[in-house]
Amino acid sequence: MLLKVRELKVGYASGADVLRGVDLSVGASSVTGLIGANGAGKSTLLKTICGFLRRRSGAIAFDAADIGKLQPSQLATHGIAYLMEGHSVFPGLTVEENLVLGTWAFRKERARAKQAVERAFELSSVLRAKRKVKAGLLSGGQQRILEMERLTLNDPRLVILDEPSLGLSPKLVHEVFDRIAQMKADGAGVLVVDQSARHVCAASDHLYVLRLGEICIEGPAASFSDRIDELVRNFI
Ligand SMILES: Nc1ncnc2c1ncn2[C@@H]1O[C@H](COP(=O)(O)OP(=O)(O)OP(=O)(O)O)[C@@H](O)[C@H]1O
Repeated sequence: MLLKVRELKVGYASGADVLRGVDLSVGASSVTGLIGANGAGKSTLLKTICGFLRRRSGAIAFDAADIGKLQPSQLATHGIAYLMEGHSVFPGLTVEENLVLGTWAFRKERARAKQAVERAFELSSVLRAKRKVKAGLLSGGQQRILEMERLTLNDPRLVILDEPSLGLSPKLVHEVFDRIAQMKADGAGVLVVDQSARHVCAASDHLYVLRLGEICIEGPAASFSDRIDELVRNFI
């Protein structure tokens, strides 16, 4: 397994755990979906894996090495990409310039950097059409696509996505999930949290449902596909 979370407990206020012993794994070349009601603790889990919050107890291993003390600034060197909730494009820079910034870690390998940016334009017709446009002028959904492309320019091994399709038009939602499928085809392990349980289930190999800080259901996503409405009704 690429990522293994075991018995993870995390909280904000003293004495109250938001995550109450979470177990979750993500394999390479696969998509793992995490769904749950508002406030279940999904973002808290992702922030803890990525070093923005510290665990109270439990283990987080990436490639069998403990990453419980990881700093967010070390994510890229570990090959972990994290798409947070909200927006992080540089609005005054063009789409192309935003992508070039995503190649910063390997900017001295000029051919590789150029190739990575061109591949992003090949993968996204939306970005291709807006190449010279300032990112701040893109729609919220287009900015999300730009963030996802920028995030994956240096071929991360683990991609962690928090609500990638939030507020997107149906066409862009499809583009986001197609891009997730491409990340898997490229060999990455993907952990995706999204409000759209149906899309997450369809895109995932394995599905987890988080409820009140605990995993209440998990299994192969295919085993949930014909009862996703029931799952949403009962647990989300
Ligand atoms: N910075 C914070 N300080 C205190 N409590 C917080 C903080 N961030 C989140 N919480 C609380 O932790 C719990 C889990 O929040 P979290 O954002 O992880 O849930 P979520 O499942 O991602 O929900 P949503 O789908 O609404 O984003 C909630 O009760 C929330 O109020």
